[in-house]
Amino acid sequence: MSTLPDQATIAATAAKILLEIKALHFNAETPFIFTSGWASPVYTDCRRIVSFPRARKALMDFAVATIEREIGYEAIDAVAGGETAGIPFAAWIADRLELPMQYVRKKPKGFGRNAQIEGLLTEGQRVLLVEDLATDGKSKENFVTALRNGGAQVTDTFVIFHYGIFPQSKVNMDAIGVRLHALCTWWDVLKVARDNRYFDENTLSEVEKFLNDPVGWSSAHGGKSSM
Ligand SMILES: O=P(O)(O)OC[C@H]1O[C@H](OP(=O)(O)OP(=O)(O)O)[C@H](O)[C@@H]1O
Ligand SMILES: O=C(O)c1cc(=O)[nH]c(=O)[nH]1
Repeated sequence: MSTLPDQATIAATAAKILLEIKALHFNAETPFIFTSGWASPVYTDCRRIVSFPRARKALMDFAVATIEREIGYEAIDAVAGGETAGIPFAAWIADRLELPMQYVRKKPKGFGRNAQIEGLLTEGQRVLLVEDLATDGKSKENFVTALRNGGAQVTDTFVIFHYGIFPQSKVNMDAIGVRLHALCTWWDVLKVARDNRYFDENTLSEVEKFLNDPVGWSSAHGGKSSM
């Protein structure tokens, strides 16, 4: 019998932890603008996790359980972190899985070795890309391409948080032939926040409007309006 916590428990607990450490921000008045151009009333700051050792330990234990369940025990040879926010999580996961680690720059350094991948990457290595989060997943393409150009086989990427609302994220992942694995989504957060009355109902309803129609909400609030 498996000793791994089931995925529903992981999702609810991870959402609760992220709320508790205030990694989840809500602001419908002044929307956040994402790297990809979407406007949003919510923002997830996974970078805060590094400063909370107990939260960090629980989330990294969940990460390993998810990776072992969804990808396998002997299916990965190395773990690569995406610059910037992915790097600390890749380090902790590589340590737990007793695997080598690399990190991938957003672009080549520009001088010296001009490296985009730091650390040792060997030809044919099966590399898991680790990142903090995915919105529509578009920025994963750059990291995956760099790893593949360096000789890696990349079939999976793990993130702590997946927005879980942009239909394009599946399309983007399929286009680069990568499966996305995550601990929780905004839907898990909404449920936990409502059940535990973390925020007033007005805030939660506005968030729900965005979750149900992120493209329409973005377009009406000064962000990108199409994929
Ligand atoms: O759904 P996606 O298109 O993959 O986008 C999400 C990525 O964008 C942000 O990184 P960003 O490059 O802004 O910052 P960082 O240097 O802090 O990682 C965020 O931290 C995610 O890693
Ligand atoms: O896409 C982004 O830029 C982004 C969204 C988000 O919720 N959190 C973050 O750190 N970046």
